[in-house]
Amino acid sequence: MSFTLAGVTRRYTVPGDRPWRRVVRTALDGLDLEVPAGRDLAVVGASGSGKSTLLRVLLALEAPEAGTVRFRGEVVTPRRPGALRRAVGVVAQDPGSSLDPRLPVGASLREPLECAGVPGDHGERVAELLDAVGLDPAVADRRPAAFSGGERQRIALARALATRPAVLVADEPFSAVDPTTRRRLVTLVGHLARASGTRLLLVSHDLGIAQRLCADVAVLAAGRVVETGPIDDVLARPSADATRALLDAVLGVEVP
Ligand SMILES: Nc1ncnc2c1ncn2[C@@H]1O[C@H](COP(=O)(O)OP(=O)(O)OP(=O)(O)O)[C@@H](O)[C@H]1O
Repeated sequence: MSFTLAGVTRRYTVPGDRPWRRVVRTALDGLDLEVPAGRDLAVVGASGSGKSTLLRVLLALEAPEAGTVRFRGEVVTPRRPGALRRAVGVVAQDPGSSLDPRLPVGASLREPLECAGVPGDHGERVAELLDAVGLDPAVADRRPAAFSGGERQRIALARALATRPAVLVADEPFSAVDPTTRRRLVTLVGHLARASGTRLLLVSHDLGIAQRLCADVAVLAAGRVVETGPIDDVLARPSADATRALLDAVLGVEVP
C-alpha cells in the first residue's frame, strides 16, 4: 500500500463560546506514519485522537496545513491525487453515506466501474460482487431501503471492492451493526481481502477486530502516532500510555 505521512498537521477552526470567538482544534499534530506495502494496518486510538482526520488526509480528501502525504512515493493532494483514487476502495462507518438511497444497488455497484472507465455494462461483475458478499445477485434492482443495516454494509463493501483496488480503507466499518452481524462481516472482510490480494487499512476502536484483520498497528493519541509495530507485540507489551489505556478499556483492568 505504501503511504508515507511526514509532519502532517491538520487544524480546524470552530466557533467558540462567544459569537466573535474562534477556537482552533489541532486534529493532527505533526504526525509521521509509514505504511509499508504488503502489510495490513489497523489505526487505533481513543475518541478524538485523530483517526478519521488521518484517513481524510491520507485519502487526499483534505489538505494538511503542514507536512506531506505520499502514496507510492508521490506527493498527493486533493487537487492532484495521482494514482491514489484508482488504487483505493473506501468503506465508511455508515453505509448510508456510500449508497445513494435513490439508486438500485446494482447501479451503485456499477458506478465506481463507470467512473474508472472500465468498459462493458458490468452486469456480470455486479452479480459476482453481490455473490462474493453473500447476497443473491437477483437483489441488484432493489434500493438500499429494502436491506438491513448489515446487508447495506455488505453492499458498501462490494462497492468498495468493485474496481479491485490495491487497498481497502475502512473507517469503523463494523460499528453500526449488531455483534453477530459484526462477526460475520469481519470474517467476510478478511476473506475477501485475502482472496483479492487487497491490503487493509482499518480504523477501529475495537482492538480484537484490529488484531484479527491486521498484522500491524499504529496507535494515535492527540493527533500523533505514539506507538507502531506488529499488533501482537504492541498489545502484549504496550509502551505508550495511550495503548495501555485502550487495553484497560477492553480488559476492564489496569495494564501495568
Ligand atoms: N470537520 C471538523 N471540524 C471541526 N473539528 C473537527 C473536524 N474533524 C475533526 N475535528 C476535531 O479534530 C479532533 C480529531 O477528530 P477525529 O474525528 O479525527 O478523531 P477520531 O479519533 O476519529 O474520533 P472518533 O473515534 O470519536 O471518531 C477532534 O477534536 C474533533 O473534534
